[in-house]
Amino acid sequence: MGGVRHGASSATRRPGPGPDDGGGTNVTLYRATVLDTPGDLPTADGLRASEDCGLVVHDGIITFRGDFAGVRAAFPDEEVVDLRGGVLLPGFVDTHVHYPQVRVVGGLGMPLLDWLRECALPEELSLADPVYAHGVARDFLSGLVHAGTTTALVFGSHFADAVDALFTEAETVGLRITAGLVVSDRLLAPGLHTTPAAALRDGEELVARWHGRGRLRYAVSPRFALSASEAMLESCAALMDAAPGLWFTSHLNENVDEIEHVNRLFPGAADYLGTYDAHGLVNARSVLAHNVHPSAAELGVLAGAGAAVAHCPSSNSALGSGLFPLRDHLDAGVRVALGTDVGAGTGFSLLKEGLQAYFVQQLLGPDGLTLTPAHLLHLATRSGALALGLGDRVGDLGVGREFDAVRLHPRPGSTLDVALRHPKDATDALAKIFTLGTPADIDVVWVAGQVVTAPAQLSRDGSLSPMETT
Ligand SMILES: O=c1[nH]c(=O)c2nc[nH]c2[nH]1
Ligand SMILES: [Zn+2]
Repeated sequence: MGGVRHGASSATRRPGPGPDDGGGTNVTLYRATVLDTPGDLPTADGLRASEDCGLVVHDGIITFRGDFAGVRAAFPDEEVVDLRGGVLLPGFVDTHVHYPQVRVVGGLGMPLLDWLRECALPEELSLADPVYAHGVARDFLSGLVHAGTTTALVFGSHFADAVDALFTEAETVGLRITAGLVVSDRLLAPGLHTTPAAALRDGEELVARWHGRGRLRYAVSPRFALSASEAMLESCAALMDAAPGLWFTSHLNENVDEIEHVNRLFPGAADYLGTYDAHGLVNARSVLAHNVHPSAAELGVLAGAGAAVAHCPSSNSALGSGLFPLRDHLDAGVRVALGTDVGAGTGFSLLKEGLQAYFVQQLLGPDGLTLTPAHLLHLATRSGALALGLGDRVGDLGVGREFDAVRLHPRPGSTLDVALRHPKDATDALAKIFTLGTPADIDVVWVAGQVVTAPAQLSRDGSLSPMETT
């Protein structure tokens, strides 16, 4: 990365522990090439690049950041973890991903409603078996960890025991997970339906068990207006009052047939967003997935409410849902972040989503917003952190943030390795990372300063597979 520009040139003392602190605390000095995008909005030139950066991490929090030589001089005795030879990025944030669909990635060739019927829903029924659900939860978390995703807003399962399985496994792995019971009372497979009363009761129990426990939070999650009656949406509104700080997530304006169907089912609603808004479900803790076909009025309501949209470009492309009008969202003041939407999406990589977001904007021609590498990194990290209300904790690698990070270290001789040895500058290096990077290039993932590892696989009966126990 010889061409990467330097960022801050000297260590700056900030509140918090200093170099002469006594024992009993955990201080590590990381030496790395660091790329991040600390601004509040995705912008063309928002990249902060520090080629030889020193980051002091004290009990999981970044307390100093600066040129390595300066930081080393201030911290002569701390252990140095030398990460040179790779690139350090903030941990990725996935704002829309379905846990029960990890095993059905790759169902190509169908539009949304066919894909749900043929691919997603049959598999989601299998999670009625808690043993099966634990296996799926481990596969799912493994997918996130391998892709470098440290924070995710997860669409859960229709079965409360399966949501318990997800939270239980997520707590063990240590990722930042917001998730909930998915509820529906019509038009899916009957085995996935519940009643508004049962949805409220099960939701309240899950909230009591998991919301605010460590890095876990609860999201009220009606699947989409198509499969939720007014009474079900009202029960979701009631559940929002079960505890402070609950999140809301659902789908919105993904597919033109779906939208027509929703309009017929809710003749009194102004539009698709109005089906949720009428129940008070659209606010600054709401994340709506897709919104490929919004009206100007809907964008205005989303912006006014401070709600965020999870843009899932691989899913939109795979299902042929349409080309996401990013410029319209940003011009209206709507917050946008990225989601992989596994399993309609094509995998867990936020690098791939960034590249696909770029492609989609290019395909929009004059209506598209040409995305720079800085845009892509922001959308994959800081935008997501802000959308999930975690912007004061994660999303960049500045002083005061928790050390959620990924190290990219491509295999020697791979095209990305070659590319990163010959970048023009940091922006060029980042472009190459989004163009060529895959989960195979991510070799270490940290959350709050701790290395996280993928869970071992479970066999069908819930025991650890022999390979993993040896
Ligand atoms: O992409 C999608 N995946 C889903 O599972 C889903 N459910 C409702 N709407 C959906 N869209
Ligand atoms: Zn989805």
